[in-house]
Amino acid sequence: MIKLTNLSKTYRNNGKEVKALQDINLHVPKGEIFGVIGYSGAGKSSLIRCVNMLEVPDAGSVSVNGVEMTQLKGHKLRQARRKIGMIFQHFNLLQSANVLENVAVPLQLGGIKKHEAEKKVRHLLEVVGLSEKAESYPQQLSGGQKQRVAIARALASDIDILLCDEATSALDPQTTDSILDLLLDINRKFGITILLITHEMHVIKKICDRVAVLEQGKIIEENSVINLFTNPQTETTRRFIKNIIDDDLPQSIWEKLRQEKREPGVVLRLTFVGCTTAQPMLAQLAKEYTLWPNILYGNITQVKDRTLGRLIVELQGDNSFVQKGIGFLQEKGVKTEVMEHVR
Ligand SMILES: Nc1ncnc2c1ncn2[C@@H]1O[C@H](COP(=O)(O)OP(=O)(O)OP(=O)(O)O)[C@@H](O)[C@H]1O
Repeated sequence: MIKLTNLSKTYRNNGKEVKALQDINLHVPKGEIFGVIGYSGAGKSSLIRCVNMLEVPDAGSVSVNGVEMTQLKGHKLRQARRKIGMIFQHFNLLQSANVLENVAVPLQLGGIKKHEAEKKVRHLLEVVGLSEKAESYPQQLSGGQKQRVAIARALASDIDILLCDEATSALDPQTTDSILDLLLDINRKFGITILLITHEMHVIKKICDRVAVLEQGKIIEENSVINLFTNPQTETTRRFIKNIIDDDLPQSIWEKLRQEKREPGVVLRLTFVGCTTAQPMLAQLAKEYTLWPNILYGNITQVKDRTLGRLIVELQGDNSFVQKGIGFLQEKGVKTEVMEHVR
C-alpha cells in the first residue's frame, strides 16, 4: 500500500546541508498500523511528509496504492492526496469554524451538497464520539476532543490511509490511550492503513503491528512489534523499550546477590510470549532438575493483542543441571539470557 524505496531527503539552508533521510526502504501493507519511532531530529516528520509530498524527496520512490507520488503534480497530486488523511500534534483546526464546519471542509471542497455533507458529518461525529459537540468551537474543546475532530475531518474524505504526525504527543496519558483506541477502532472498522510517527514506545506497543526505528535519517531496525520487544537489535531500541519496561534489577539487589554467601548459580532474564505463564515451568525446574528458582523481578504487559512476560530469576544448583534447566526453558519457547553468574 505504501512503499518507500531508496528515499533520500537533504535540506539545504544558507550553504548548510542536513541529510534528513538516507536511503529509506519501507513497506506498509494494506490494513496495517505501522509505527516509526525515533528521537527528536531523527527524520520522522520528513519521512511521513514525503508520503503525501508535503515534503518532496531528492531521490527515491514513494508509491501509494501503486501510484508513484513523486511523479504527480497539480490536480493529480491533489486527487491522490484526498485518499491520504493526516492528523497532527497540534490538531490544525480552523479556529473560527465550529466542529461541524471543520469536519465538513473536505466535503465542501469535494463539491458535496450541504445537506448531504451535514448528514455525513453527523455520522462521523458519532464514530469519533463527539455528537454532543457539533456546534462547539475548537477553543471550547479539550485536546483529545480536538484530535477527534481532526480524525473525523480526515475520515470525511473516505481515506485509504491515515498519516499520524505525533498525534498524541500533546495529550495526557489517559487521553492518549483513548485516541489510540479510536485509531485502532477506525483501522479495524474501515480497514484504513495507518502510518504513524512517534517518540513514545507506549504508542507503538499499544496499537502498532510493525515498527521501524529511525536514527539520523536511517532505519536502524525494523520488525513486528512483538519481535522488537523480545529481541531488540540496537542500543537505541533497547533504550526505547527500557522507558516502558525497566527490567534490570536495582543496584542494591545486585550488590546483595554479590555479597551474600550463596550457592553457585546464574541470574537469568526470561521472556515469554502468549498465555504461557512461567510458573509451572519454574516448578518443573525445581522438580526435574533440582534447581531452586528465586524470582527477583516479574512483569506482564500487553503488546497490542499479545501478552509479553518478563521474569528475572536466580537459579541455584549444580552447573550441569543449570545448563539442562536453561535448555528445558528454551525448548519451551522461553527466551533465556544469562545476566550474571553467581559464585
Ligand atoms: N525545513 C528544514 N530546513 C532545514 N533543516 C530541516 C528542515 N526540516 C527539518 N530539518 C532538519 O532535518 C532533520 C530531521 O528533522 P525532522 O523534523 O524530520 O525530525 P523529527 O524526527 O521529526 O524531529 P522532531 O521529533 O523533533 O520533530 C533535523 O536535523 C532537522 O533540523
